[in-house]
Amino acid sequence: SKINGEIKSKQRALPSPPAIPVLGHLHLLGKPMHAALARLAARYGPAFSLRLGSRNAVVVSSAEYARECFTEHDVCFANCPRFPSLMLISYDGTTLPTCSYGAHWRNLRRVATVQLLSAHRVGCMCPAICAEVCAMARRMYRAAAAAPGRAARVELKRRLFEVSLSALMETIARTKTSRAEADADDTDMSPEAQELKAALDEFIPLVDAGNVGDLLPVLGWFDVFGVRKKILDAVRRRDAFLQRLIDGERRRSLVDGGEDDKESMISVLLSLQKSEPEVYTDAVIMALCFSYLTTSCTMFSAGTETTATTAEWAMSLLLNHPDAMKKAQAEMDAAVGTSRLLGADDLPRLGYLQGIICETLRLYPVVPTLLPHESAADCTLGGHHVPRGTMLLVNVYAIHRDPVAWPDPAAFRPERFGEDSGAQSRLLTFGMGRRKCAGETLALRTLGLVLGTLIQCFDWDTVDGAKVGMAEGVGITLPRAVPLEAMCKPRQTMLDVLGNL
Ligand code: HEM
Repeated sequence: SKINGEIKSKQRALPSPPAIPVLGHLHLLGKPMHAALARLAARYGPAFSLRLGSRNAVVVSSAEYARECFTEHDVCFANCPRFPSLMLISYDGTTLPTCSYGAHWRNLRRVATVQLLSAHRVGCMCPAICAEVCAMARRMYRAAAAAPGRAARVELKRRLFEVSLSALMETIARTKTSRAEADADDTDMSPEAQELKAALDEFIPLVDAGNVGDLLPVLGWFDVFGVRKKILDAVRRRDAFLQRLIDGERRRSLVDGGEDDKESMISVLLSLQKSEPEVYTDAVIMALCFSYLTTSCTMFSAGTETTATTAEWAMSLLLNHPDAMKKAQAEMDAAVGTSRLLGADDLPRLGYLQGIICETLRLYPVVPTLLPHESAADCTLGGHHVPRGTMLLVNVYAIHRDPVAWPDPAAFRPERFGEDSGAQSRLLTFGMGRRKCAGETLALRTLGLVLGTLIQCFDWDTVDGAKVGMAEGVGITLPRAVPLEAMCKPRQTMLDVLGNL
């Protein structure tokens, strides 16, 4: 019966391309990976298997299979592969996005969803986010006022990255008070955000180099590139930085006692530490903070922040669709008016803006194949056998461009997400199931405030009057090939508000 069982499992194995020795199918993974996987799916179907060096993987490219993975088999696929290089930077795989499914993950996830990123907490963070966005608008207005023709050439990519990073930094630790009063016009980053960026930037090339060793462990034995030592050095610097933030918040809470609504993530965790010191050690606090910083700033390899990259794609789409921009401005004028800046409370009334954000998340899901999951036990997928320890890659990019589910899939149509369309629930940009993104509410709120403010306050044009190129670059977080630059001119109707910022 054992032989019968083996024959049965072989018969029902998923389709797979021909493999070569040692590399398996690694040589088929061209860049960008989602495009290479989509080409393979066209040939081998919506669920096929690969051998990536020493690991088995299954690649899912249809909404039906994705749903099966994250509903029926959600527990089975709730693990993450323990890549050696990732273990070095993620406190041995104990951060929220990298830890194995189990009691530790459940505890971190509960703290994250209940204490740190709940709708109430995100509401409390809004004033800090708004302050950063407002400062960005003020700087752009000043730059335009000083420019010939009253229109400034803006490096949108850098600005969006800096404002998202500074906003995130404010939500993790209140660094605002340490900012110089007269902040410079040429950067949107606080000194702490700059320090953080420098620490995070160090990881990107290192982890990229580590990836090769992860899939081909034979390289790891020799550590040919000396990557391990470099990663450990960068880890030490990062931890010293996070420890300084924690100590700063600890001192601050002793002085002002901490007002609930203004608490940063670190101070929330410090008050939990008071009641349960053995659970909420400084190490756990660091791991939680680093979870947010890495998941939202550097998705393992590409150096761009998820929220900022989404905003950059959204602005690129709007520059190429001036009618959509006009419609969004008209909605803004009707719902918010021209005597004040947009606030978080206005967002629910801005349906078209939400449509623009959703359509951007559909066309450019910045984590195009989600984070890799791993099966904890044997299971089946569409009746096919999937062995324990198989890595799962879900090609969200391909699923979002399936012409059956999304007619004319390459077209930018925010109207798809009209009220009662239910289309938003079909998006997989943030994943699905128990390991879905924990920061979705915060990300959507930040995107709404950043994009909404850019739309409300400025008229936008491309630099040379030509259309914006939409080519994708290489990297796990779906960057643009060419960083976005644009011309911004304060809207006539908003001059009073902007002048008083
Ligand atoms: C547009 C912005 C963002 C996108 C598209 C995004 C997307 C994702 C995706 C695809 C995953 C993995 C889901 C899976 O593999 O099943 C993830 C995980 C995660 N994200 Fe986000 N994310 C964004 C912003 C954020 C922000 C701002 C935060 C927090 C401040 C955050 C915190 C997390 C955490 C903690 C996890 C791990 C959850 C777990 O493993 O239990 N994300 N995100």
